Amino acid sequence: MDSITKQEARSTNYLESRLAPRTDITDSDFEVPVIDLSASFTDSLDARKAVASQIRQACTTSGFFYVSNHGVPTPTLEKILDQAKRFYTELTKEQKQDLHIKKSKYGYGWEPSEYTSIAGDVETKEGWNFGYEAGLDKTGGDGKYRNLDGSEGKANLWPNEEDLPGFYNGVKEYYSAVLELARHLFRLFALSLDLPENHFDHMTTHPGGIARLLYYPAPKSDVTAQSASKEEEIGLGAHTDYECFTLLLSSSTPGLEILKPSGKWHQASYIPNAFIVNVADFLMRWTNGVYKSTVHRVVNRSNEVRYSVPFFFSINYEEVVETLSTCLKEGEKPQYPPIGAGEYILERLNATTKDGAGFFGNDNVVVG
Ligand SMILES: O=C(O)CCC(=O)C(=O)O
Ligand SMILES: [Fe+2]
Repeated sequence: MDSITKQEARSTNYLESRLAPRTDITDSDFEVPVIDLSASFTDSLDARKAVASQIRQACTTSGFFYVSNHGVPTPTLEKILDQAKRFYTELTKEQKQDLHIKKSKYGYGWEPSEYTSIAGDVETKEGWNFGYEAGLDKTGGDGKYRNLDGSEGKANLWPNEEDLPGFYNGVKEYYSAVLELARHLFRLFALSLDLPENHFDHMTTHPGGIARLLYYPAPKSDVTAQSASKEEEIGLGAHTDYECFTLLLSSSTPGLEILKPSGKWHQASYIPNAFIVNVADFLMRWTNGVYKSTVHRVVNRSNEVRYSVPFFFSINYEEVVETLSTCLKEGEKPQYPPIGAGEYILERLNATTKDGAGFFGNDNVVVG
């Protein structure tokens, strides 16, 4: 398993292969639909299955869709974007330094701009990353959560309450709501994969769920609407996500770009109060490639600052999964060996650091 993920994460060839034009579909089949989740909250299994089939359609083509009427209250969305803004405008450089990502083994904490690069592009974004804590989970968890490497103990680097009063509670309100939505969506994913609705439930009792508050400054130079070359300012370089799926909230400044089958970029529009959901690599592997984890990046082409809050939903980190049988045609063999959830994600995270050494103690992790 190890060698596969290392190769996958670090080799330029791998990223290039993911950037290569796709031949299975054309740009005209590439849609990022808006899926209304209202019916999925009803008692009708048929209605839930109808929503699930829209999810399947999106996941087997672009791998991206929006969700509306998802149940997370609008004020909760507004408040987390406000907390993101506070983090970047109210904390001093020294206060952020205390939360520096190099103090974490898991890539948690504050990531200064131009600290990481994914595809050789130095990124303008700043981030603050954190992971699951039972206290952020409405269910209270089941007491079995372990860090990405299986260790016990608090891993998040929170700002001091007196430096940013109310921040923890604001983040908690959002995280607990989005985690609940992710569990709900995963039940729909189960249906969409011809599995019983509760198929994944026992794997999400203390799930991995990394989230980030991201800040993208307005560009210094003129970034045209056409394309971003190396000289232009890349907010976040081309990449795929690592977990099962991502729930992305952003401020009204657009910036997300999704790779179309032709190799051109689709500029995702901003839809108020909707989340963008995308399939990530772990689920792609679990489904034997049936669900697509599509390359994306962020370029802020506006004159405004952009904030976003991705939430990367995984399963209980100790789970080791094999290809879902419903994703294999008769006689077809799995493309991927069994895979451990936490192990895989840690490997992918570390692979974004110099020589794969990890964030801990690393002053500069830019991968050349
Ligand atoms: O900020 C965004 O819109 C996307 C963020 C993203 O793709 C990521 O953090 O993986
Ligand atoms: Fe992403």
